[in-house]
Amino acid sequence: MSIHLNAEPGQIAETVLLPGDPLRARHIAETFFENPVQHNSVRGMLGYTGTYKGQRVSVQGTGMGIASSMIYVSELITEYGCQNLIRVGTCGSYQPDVHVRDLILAQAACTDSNINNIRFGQKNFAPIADFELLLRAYSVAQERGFTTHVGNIMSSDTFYHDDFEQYKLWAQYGVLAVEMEAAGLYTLAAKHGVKALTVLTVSDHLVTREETTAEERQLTFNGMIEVALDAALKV
Ligand SMILES: O=P(O)(O)O[C@H]1O[C@H](CO)[C@@H](O)[C@H]1O
Ligand SMILES: O=c1cc[nH]c(=O)[nH]1
Repeated sequence: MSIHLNAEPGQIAETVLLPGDPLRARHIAETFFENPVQHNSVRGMLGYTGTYKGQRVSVQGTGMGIASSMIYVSELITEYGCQNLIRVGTCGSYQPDVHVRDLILAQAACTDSNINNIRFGQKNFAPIADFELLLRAYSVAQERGFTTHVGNIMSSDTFYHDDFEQYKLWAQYGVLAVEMEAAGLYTLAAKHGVKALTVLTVSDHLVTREETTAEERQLTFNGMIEVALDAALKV
């Protein structure tokens, strides 16, 4: 048991999928895992462990934002020995040619969060994905024919910005989309020497203002789950 997870020691697998939404965690376990067992109930942040194609795997909701997700990621690594952490989340596209329902593999994550200023002072740390996981995920996505973009994303502390147009600066520098957790995940993975990747589905579009429903975000973005699980199978 850790402060925010009531799983027993050894109950969580080395490979963990990390959706922000705990109900997406339940959906993943019920849809993709063989014999899923719920390992966490603390704060309703659902987590499950089962097998996928015979290999032990877990899924753990993290909540929204770097602050919440880093609590779960820290405890998964330091208290449960997790080694492969794959975020499966939604994002808002910054680019006209990155469409709603496309997949993004986050090679790196910019952030407007202060987390790394606290760690590194005025020097900038570049949070990046594990190359092997990234390569495997890309190859699975290509095999399945998913429209997939690989590149830089923004992990923002803010969902509702006062200045909606602020995204355009990042878009100009090639940043593909915005979400709220990857930079924290990649930083902690680097600190602890474990593997991390973020696989995203575009749920809405800042340029076209197209959106998907909450139900679709919770239940139907299965392509990214397949990519994450099959990429992890091979590590
Ligand atoms: O769909 P999830 O994984 O929650 O990810 C995205 O959705 C939430 C905002 O609606 C943030 O957590 C953001 O990162
Ligand atoms: O953080 C997020 C997630 C989805 N869409 C957004 O615009 N931002």
